Amino acid sequence: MSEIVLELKNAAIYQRESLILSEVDVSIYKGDFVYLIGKTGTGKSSFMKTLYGDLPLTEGEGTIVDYNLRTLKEKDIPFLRRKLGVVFQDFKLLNDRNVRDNLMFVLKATGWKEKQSIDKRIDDVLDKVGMKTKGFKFPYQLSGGEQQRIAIARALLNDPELILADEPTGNLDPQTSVEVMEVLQEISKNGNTILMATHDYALLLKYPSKTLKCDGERVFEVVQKSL
Ligand SMILES: Nc1ncnc2c1ncn2[C@@H]1O[C@H](COP(=O)(O)OP(=O)(O)OP(=O)(O)O)[C@@H](O)[C@H]1O
Repeated sequence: MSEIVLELKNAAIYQRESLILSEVDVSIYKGDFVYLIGKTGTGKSSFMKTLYGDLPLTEGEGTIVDYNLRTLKEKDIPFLRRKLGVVFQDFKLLNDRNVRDNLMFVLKATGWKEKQSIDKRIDDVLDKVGMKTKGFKFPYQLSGGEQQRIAIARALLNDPELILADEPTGNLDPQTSVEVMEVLQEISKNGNTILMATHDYALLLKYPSKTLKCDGERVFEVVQKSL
């Protein structure tokens, strides 16, 4: 049996006192590529935020990469996030520094010290996303798709046990979305575990995989034909 990286049992997801999702039972195993779909406002982002510690889990059980979400303390969150790679719709790159410095900033903040290992790690992740020659560029000199590749490279820096991608193609045109998706597929083939929230049904059809749907305050697995 494959190793479990995320497990929620009878969990409820809240935004302050508003119940967003209840009776959530989800298991994700090492190497899985899982979609999280659902109409706007059904709770995909709230679900993701609970997983990376931005919203507290106050009901039910939840473990993610060996952290218990019910007992997660403020001081644990940076350590949890080191084991996760989080990718957002709006990239969240630092505009005042080039690509390499964006990546170096994260490595230094997570304890990397030796220049040679830092340079090698940056080369490796840029290579994985097909951006090896763009390290000197500033984020605003890159297209949306290129910025998202850099954001994916940044998520890979600390070899995460799980990548959480919240609408990673939400700001991209269809062709660029496919290109970014190819990068995620490649990373998945190399053994990374990915949970991706999206409402881009064209991508689901092109790259079918296990799919969870948020609807009517519940999360359930759906098969492709009933999407
Ligand atoms: N900070 C907040 N405070 C209170 N309620 C919120 C907050 N953020 C979102 N909500 C509510 O939680 C519900 C779920 O929102 P959420 O952003 O998780 O949905 P979503 O499925 O990710 O939507 P989208 O596809 O538009 O991003 C919505 O009803 C929203 O109004």
